[in-house]
Amino acid sequence: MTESKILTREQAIEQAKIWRSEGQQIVFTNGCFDIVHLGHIDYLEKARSLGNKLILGLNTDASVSCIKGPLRPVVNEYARARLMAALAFVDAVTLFGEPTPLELIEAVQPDVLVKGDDYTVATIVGADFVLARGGRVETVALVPGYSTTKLIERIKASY
Ligand SMILES: Nc1ncnc2c1ncn2[C@@H]1O[C@H](COP(=O)(O)OP(=O)(O)OP(=O)(O)O)[C@@H](O)[C@H]1O
Ligand SMILES: O=P(O)(O)O[C@@H]1O[C@H]([C@H](O)CO)[C@@H](O)[C@H](O)[C@@H]1O
Repeated sequence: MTESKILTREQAIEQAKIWRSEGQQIVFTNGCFDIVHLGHIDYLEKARSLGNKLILGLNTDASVSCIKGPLRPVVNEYARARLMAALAFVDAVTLFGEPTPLELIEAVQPDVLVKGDDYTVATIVGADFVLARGGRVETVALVPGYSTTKLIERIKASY
């Protein structure tokens, strides 16, 4: 069951240690992934191709509400986690409730940190930590026209 990819923070830290001991390049990315769309899929698949294992930090519902507003998320954290874990190119999912993934990134110690290029290296939380350890920080080009906000707006306009 892909549900077994959903790890507690302690489990994610332990799994990262195991993968590191095996010489696996660990890629980390994070996000809300509220209503999943083509941009998410494209970017996550490309993120995974930058290393050997992809660990995804997923914002909790409370964290999403802080970032995206009180009407979000539309999809709860368990459902979002299951959807992300079902993706073949996602190797582990772990929830984080902090406003940013910094503590999680410092705990997991990825070799590669990735976000879509709606961010720059300067705005990616954890970039300094990963670079200081000799790791890489990469951005993936957005698929034009896709965002959860746009999807919500289109659905609202249809009813
Ligand atoms: N169109 C896209 N193409 C590629 N990556 C994307 C795209 N939109 C978002 N991402 C990336 O997906 C990750 C999760 O972003 P997020 O969940 O905020 O998606 P979103 O569609 O931007 O949501 P919202 O519209 O609610 O802000 C981020 O790393 C972001 O860079
Ligand atoms: O889905 P989003 O809004 O792209 O995810 C956010 O990314 C922020 C980013 O990592 C800042 O560099 C992060 O701080 C926030 O918690 C969301 O995960």
